[in-house]
Amino acid sequence: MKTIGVLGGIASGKSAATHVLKELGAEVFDADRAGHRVLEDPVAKEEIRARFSSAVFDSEGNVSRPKLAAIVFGDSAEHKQALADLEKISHPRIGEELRKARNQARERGVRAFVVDAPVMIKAGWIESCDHVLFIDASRESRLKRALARNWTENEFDIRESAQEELDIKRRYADFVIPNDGDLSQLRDEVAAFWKKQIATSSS
Ligand SMILES: CC(C)(COP(=O)(O)OP(=O)(O)OC[C@H]1O[C@@H](n2cnc3c(N)ncnc32)[C@H](O)[C@@H]1O)[C@@H](O)C(=O)NCCC(=O)NCCS
Ligand SMILES: Nc1ncnc2c1ncn2[C@@H]1O[C@H](COP(=O)(O)OP(=O)(O)OP(=O)(O)O)[C@@H](O)[C@H]1O
Repeated sequence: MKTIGVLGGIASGKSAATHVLKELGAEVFDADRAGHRVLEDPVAKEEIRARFSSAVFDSEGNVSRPKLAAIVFGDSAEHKQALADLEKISHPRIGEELRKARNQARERGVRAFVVDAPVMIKAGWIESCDHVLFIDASRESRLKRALARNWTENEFDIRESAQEELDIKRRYADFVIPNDGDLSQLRDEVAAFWKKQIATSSS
């Protein structure tokens, strides 16, 4: 089984490329979703309350993702420290889920396992990838797609600055998948990668 990491800037088309890999037969681990599940774990919730206070909880006792996002995403030293502290709570748990999902996929004879995790470099999960795809879209295309998802330009810039520089992500990649065209072009690019590296691989 090959493990494939998918990297790229905000709204570059990582999820869209991952969707194509899934159609081709890959199993996908969505780290954002795993991160959301962590926020429902009772022990993690208590650690979050101890660090961030009850102010990041809603009236039903659930972690409010928008409230937490406002505290951890930003340029100031306080924001950066808050994000690092949240990651100390979340990343080991997400990493554990990732390992379990990958082992189960291997046991089931899955051909390719995709790690969809924008933060996989700083979390260290990239080390387990056999291939890393970089989804390459211009800032203009990415901002347009983010605005269409009702983000503001400011939100886009703040989230982007919380991640590794695009050049760093690109350096980890062994395949660059252009995505300034339409979705059918993206599908062709991903299918070409699959044909070359996955479909013919014996392991
Ligand atoms: C701060 C939280 C509550 C905000 O939740 P929200 O629903 O608004 O955003 P969501 O989780 O869907 O993330 C959206 C995007 O934000 C970016 N992002 C999320 N976490 C991080 C992070 N730790 N570092 C940099 N960017 C991040 C990613 O591009 C991600 O795709 C949530 O992102 C979180 O708990 N993050 C910490 C855990 C984590 O690192 N998750 C990402 C795993 S890849
Ligand atoms: N080539 C394309 N043509 C048109 N729309 C696209 C294309 N690629 C992606 N999109 C759209 O742009 C939006 C962002 O794409 P996607 O969610 O795949 O990006 P992402 O990199 O996973 O985003 P994030 O960084 O927020 O996780 C989605 O609505 C998606 O359908």
